[in-house]
Amino acid sequence: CICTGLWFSPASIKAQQATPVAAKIELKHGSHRIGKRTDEVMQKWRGYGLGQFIHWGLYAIPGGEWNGKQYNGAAEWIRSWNGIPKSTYDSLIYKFNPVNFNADEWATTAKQMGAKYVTITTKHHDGFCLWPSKYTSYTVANSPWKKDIMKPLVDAYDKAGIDVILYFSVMDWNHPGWRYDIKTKEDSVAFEGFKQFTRNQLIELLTMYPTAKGLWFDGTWDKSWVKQAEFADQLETEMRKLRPGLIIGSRFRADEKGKRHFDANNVLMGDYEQGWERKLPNKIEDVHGNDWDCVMTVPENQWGYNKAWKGHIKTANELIEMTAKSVSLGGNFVLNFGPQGDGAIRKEEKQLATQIGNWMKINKEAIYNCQYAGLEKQDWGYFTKKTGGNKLYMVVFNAPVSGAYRVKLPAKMGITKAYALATPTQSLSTEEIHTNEYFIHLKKQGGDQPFVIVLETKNSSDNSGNVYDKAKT
Ligand SMILES: C[C@@H]1O/C(=N\OC(=O)Nc2ccccc2)[C@@H](O)[C@H](O)[C@@H]1O
Repeated sequence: CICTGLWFSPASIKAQQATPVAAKIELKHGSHRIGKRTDEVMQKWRGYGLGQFIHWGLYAIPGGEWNGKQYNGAAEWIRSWNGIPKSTYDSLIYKFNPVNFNADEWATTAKQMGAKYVTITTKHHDGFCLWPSKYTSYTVANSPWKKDIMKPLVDAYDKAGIDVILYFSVMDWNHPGWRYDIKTKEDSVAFEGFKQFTRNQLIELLTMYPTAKGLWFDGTWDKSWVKQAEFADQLETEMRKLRPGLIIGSRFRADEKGKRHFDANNVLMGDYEQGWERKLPNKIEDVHGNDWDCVMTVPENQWGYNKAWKGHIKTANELIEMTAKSVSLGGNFVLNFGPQGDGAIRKEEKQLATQIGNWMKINKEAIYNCQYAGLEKQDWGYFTKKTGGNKLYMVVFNAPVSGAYRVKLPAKMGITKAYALATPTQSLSTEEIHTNEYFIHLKKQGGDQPFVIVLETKNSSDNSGNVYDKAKT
């Protein structure tokens, strides 16, 4: 502190005080839990590693194009384009007849890829419902298809052992009561009706598809919904009571200060962070100790089917790296599929599912039920760690020309065995180059695929084996 004569200056008095922690703001509708959920349902979610997202609806019929003209935005947003009159788009319901739709084929594609969960659009922003909701006529029931789409999908994925999460867009361009903001008495009356409609549809979904493990909310960023902190909080409570264990992410509701994803005390809303949309965290600090998943498109930004399949299309290796990176930072990776208007999955997506699946068949041990290893990131790739076990996995994307893979372990942790996951009987030589720092030696592998090295570790109580004294700098 700065002393001026015998007296302390006010500045120095302030400087002496520890930096005050921001006083906790009293919130009625903020987060209701600090820290990760520890129940079984969430522990299973945490171990999924890889998931599938399905965006399917009326937007798949135009597929990003209208009257031969390309829409530049995301295909599932084509209704917002001036190139199509809204009423013309809305009448696509009379063209919804997906004769090649086969729920078992979709579930088989996901299974072959190695997905452990799937998030399926029940209703996107256009308001078209893939289930026969009794709260609106804008559903499959009033299309040429007539039948429920959600039931066969939920049953097929359940049968395949893939857990189902239901995507639901609060924003609903088809409902007369939807508002972007509430400015007038009329807005307020209309939106009250819309809120009840939304609550009714959500209770209906949870009742009709009771095996669904969670809800993936979207379309919740507009002021109209952000102002509904109390209603949304009560609705979340009602849904969790109806379906104990239900998983709801940070995108559903805002607190009474209008804060989304993290409340005014910077505490995560919901059960996991849902902000990683088409982007990945780079370091563990970015995820703030929370559960999270990353949802990713194959093209730059197309969730619904787009005929053009334009721009950079991610390769299987890129997507495998995003999966490994997600798991290495304690999250899951969810890859999007946009089935065609006729219900078939496009061949490019099927190819990717096969390529990723072939890699997962050999390397899934490094992805499923794994977590952040707590080790310093190395240039060759990503560490994952088996939850509740003593195995470390090195998922290699950049093999060093030296064939020497650097590994730094915490004190007292030793390596009892090292081997390439694909050839478990061939032990790799491990050289301790400094205290707790090793080279794992593996001569150059052929092929253009990422591969995994396994390190079996044990914690030694004594440190007697060290041959190096700490530098006395
Ligand atoms: C998964 C994607 O989710 C969306 N939007 O996600 C957002 O997070 N949108 C956003 C993000 C930041 C600010 C405002 C909106 C949708 O609009 C899109 O069609 C797709 O379903």
